[in-house]
Amino acid sequence: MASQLLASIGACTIVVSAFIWLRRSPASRILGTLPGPRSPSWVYGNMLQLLCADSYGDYEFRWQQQYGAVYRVKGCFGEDRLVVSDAEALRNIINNPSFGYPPARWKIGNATMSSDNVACVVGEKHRRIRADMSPGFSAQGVRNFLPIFLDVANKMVNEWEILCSPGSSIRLDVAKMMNHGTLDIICTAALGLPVDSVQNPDHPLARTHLDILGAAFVRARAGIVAEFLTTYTPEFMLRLSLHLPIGPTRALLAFKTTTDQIMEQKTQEYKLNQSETNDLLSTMFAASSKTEVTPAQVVHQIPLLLVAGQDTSANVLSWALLELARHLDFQHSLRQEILAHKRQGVEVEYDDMPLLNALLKETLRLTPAGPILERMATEDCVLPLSTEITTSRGTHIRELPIRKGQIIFLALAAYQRQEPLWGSDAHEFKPSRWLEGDPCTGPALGPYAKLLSFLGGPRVCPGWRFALLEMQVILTELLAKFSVSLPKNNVIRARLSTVQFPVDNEGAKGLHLTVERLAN
Ligand code: HEM
Repeated sequence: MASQLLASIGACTIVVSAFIWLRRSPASRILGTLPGPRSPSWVYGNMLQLLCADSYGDYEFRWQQQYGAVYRVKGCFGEDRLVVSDAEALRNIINNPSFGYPPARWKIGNATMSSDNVACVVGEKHRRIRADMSPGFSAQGVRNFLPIFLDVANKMVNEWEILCSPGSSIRLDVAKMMNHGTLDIICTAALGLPVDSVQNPDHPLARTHLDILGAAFVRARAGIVAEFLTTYTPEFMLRLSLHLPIGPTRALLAFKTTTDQIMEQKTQEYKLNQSETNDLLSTMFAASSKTEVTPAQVVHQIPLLLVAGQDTSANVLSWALLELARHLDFQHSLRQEILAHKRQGVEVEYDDMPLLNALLKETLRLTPAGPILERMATEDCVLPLSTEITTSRGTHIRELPIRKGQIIFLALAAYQRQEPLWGSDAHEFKPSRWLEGDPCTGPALGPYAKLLSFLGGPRVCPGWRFALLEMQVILTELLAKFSVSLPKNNVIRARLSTVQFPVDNEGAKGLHLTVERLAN
């Protein structure tokens, strides 16, 4: 009797499982048949290879060559995720509001910054805050910040001149100076808060800010699982966890306390009509009555502006200096271009400097600050593909059904290294490709140079013009006075935290270059 019962239960289980399996959505059925690497661990899936590789892209760029522009990887605890670098699919995702941030990202953003920051709001609220930012980030708006950019760049030059007499050289962590310079720029130009950390690296705001960059230093094993668990953690618990007595949360809490104080100070200045500065925040206050953004919402952008506007530019600058140190002939030609423009004695027209802009484009192509972003489908949908995929069943598909809740990695750096689009030398640093016409056979998906480094669509980086001008000015001022070269046996690798940054042979953060002050 018991064995008959067991047999019936077994048969029922098989029938029900078969029914569920047959009734799976087309998206789930196809997902399982997509190509992709074997997962080495149930706990981490492929996440350590993808996000914590010794050198960013070690696995990912190989997987793209092996499996194509859309493939499947395993997330934590057996979850299926997609990695996408197909142009049509990317275009669709970045322009389609059905793709938002995964819950973990919202929650972390809300808990550590503010719930009204532009990266964490959607729909009409997002559109209004973006409209409020746009005068300050327009071509003219950004041009108004030029005196600030020049002032900070000249202070950076002065600091290096103090360390190095004409004709001599010194080994320096140039990444540190890029961090201080870009922090001073974002604080002064965006927030109207002169910090001057280039000359005063121990300024409390600089210390707090650079501490959180240290806390986010490397995406570690624990961080990968913590991020996964965050999805299921209530927000109030995340806020409470900020008070845990451990290094990273201490740094986050100190950052939150400092930015709360700045928000309070800016609110008071606004109420008393005291702010006489011409910074981005002031342009946002001025536009807010038209855009229906409240003063509270304006100040809530402060923590995000500090985070999004500093680390990104600082690291792109570091990568550009590294490429110059590796390519001395190009550095020499670029210096000639810079000196020729400076000799003209009028305001430098940065967009008319082909080599400077080729350097920035090539650096942003190979080492974009955010090489891989995450999105989640908030409803079932279908992704068009520019290149056919062959599933493990031999079916060829041109459209990929996506189920609600699917997490997708937007592989921006891999997209910018696709050989069919960028040529067989796509992995090489070759700024000359930008001087010889259109270097990419693909579509322009982002705002700048067919690149996706600033993303595109409604969430395109609003600060892209700001970042470009800031980087043009800093490089022009530094390279007019100094040359950079690689110290012997110095292997630099890219690691990923919130952005990709350089580490040395021992895995320590920083970019040590030999800086030589040119003879007058
Ligand atoms: C080289 C420098 C920079 C790069 C490569 C860069 C790249 C990006 C990318 C890829 C995103 C989209 C992130 C996502 O949706 O997941 C983004 C968003 C953003 N960036 Fe930038 N960025 C840079 C500099 C700046 C600067 C200087 C500012 C401000 C002064 C800024 C402000 C922002 C803001 C506020 C967002 C959120 C936009 C939104 O969600 O609507 N960025 N940036």
